[in-house]
Amino acid sequence: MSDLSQQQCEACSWDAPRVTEADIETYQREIPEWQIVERDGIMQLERVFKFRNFKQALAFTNKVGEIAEEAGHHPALLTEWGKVTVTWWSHELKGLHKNDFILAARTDEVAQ
Ligand SMILES: C[C@H](O)[C@H](O)[C@H]1CNC2=NC(N)=NC(=O)C2=N1
Repeated sequence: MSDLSQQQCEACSWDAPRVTEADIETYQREIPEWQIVERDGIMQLERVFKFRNFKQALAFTNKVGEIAEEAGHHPALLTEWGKVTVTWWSHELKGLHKNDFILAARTDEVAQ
């Protein structure tokens, strides 16, 4: 279980601190399978999870939904036959917050 996944999410508002380059370097060591992508100028964390079929992909999707609801912080989820694309970013911040890295680490745990 990673340190990152055990940390508490903070209340995130439009003026919360974005992660720095140094933060990203540190956090990414714990979630090496996640890519940082930029869409419409917004930095996001993304990973594709593979499954044997749609039923397993959907079950995983629901588990991620549960951790999102518990944290009050939600990803974009694309659920397809055999794969789920999970994308985390902070909407109000229009960028990446530490919460996104914490929840990406928790997402890895529910995939196991
Ligand atoms: C009102 C509600 O709590 C807010 O809209 C929350 C919901 N979930 C959220 N999820 C993410 N990823 N970013 C947010 O800014 C966000 N805000």
